[in-house]
Amino acid sequence: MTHQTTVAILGAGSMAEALIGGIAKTNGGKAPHITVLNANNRKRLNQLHAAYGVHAAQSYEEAVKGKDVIVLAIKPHNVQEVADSLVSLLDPQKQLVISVAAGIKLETLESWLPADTAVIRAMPNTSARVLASATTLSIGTYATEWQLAFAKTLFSSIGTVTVVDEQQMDAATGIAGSGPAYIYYVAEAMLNAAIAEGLSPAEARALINQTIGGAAKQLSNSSKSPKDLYKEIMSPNGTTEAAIAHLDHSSAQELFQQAIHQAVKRSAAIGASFERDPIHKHQ
Ligand SMILES: NC(=O)C1=CN([C@@H]2O[C@H](COP(=O)(O)OP(=O)(O)OC[C@H]3O[C@@H](n4cnc5c(N)ncnc54)[C@H](OP(=O)(O)O)[C@@H]3O)[C@@H](O)[C@H]2O)C=CC1
Ligand SMILES: O=C(O)[C@@H]1CCC=N1
Repeated sequence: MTHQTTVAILGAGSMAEALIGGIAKTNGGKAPHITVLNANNRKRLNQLHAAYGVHAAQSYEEAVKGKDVIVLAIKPHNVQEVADSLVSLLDPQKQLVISVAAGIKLETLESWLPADTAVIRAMPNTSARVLASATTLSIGTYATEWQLAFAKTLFSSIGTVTVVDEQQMDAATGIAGSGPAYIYYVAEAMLNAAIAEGLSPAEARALINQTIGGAAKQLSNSSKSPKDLYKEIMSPNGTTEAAIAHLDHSSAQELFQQAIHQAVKRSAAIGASFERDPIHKHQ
């Protein structure tokens, strides 16, 4: 019998559920090999148990003991306190820690965890829930190629995986970690516009879903640039030209690029604010 890799997820919020939901989908809807723990919200753990068959732990010890992989799916400002709680529980010879926390660097994570702990940094997105995450991974000092291969397999079950140098993680976070939000933001603008122009919310939602899904498919299937693709829709003096002219006049593209730059900068700033403190390094 082959050993089913056991996974503890610390944190039970949006990202944890996206991961659990995606992994469960690849396993007949249930993920009994996943144990989940949060801080206070027991009701939330019970919901996840009911929905996906995950085991809801009562303590860090119960959550992480004997697990092959521990995923930190908590906010960046909670990572150090959780790492502190794990120090006496982790076995660096056997266990891999994967952090999905935005910004927090591998070196910082390694300094908070027991010496020689294998750490991998991951940046998935909430499209994991529909097996369509665009995840980036960076490998820490002590993680083995085998552990990286395992992380690739884990995140491949919920979408695509790209291994990047850690220096590229802030950019990947601004583009792909936050990325779905930009599309939902545009969808919201389209929805509000559609309703203002007289469509019913249900009609509008259906049209917008199909339009965004179709455009995403075209982007994936075509070798044409995004510009070529929108130019194809623009008849001279037509409707699309009228809309794009208005967007260009308002520098909407520049605004979008600046917005993404803000996300990338924020990821770097989060990382810098938790920069490794040598006094706290565990030996
Ligand atoms: N949301 C996203 O799209 C993405 C998020 N990320 C990263 O994932 C991480 C989680 O984000 P997200 O899921 O959105 O956050 P949420 O706020 O939705 O969830 C945070 C979770 O952490 C739990 N928690 C807080 N403190 C502790 C603790 N000491 N021990 C155990 N659990 C704790 C909370 O429990 P309780 O409710 O009981 O307080 C809650 O379940 C962040 O670091 C973020 O940067 C990465 C990629 C995309
Ligand atoms: O907004 C955030 O901080 C998280 C990280 C990437 C996506 N959401």
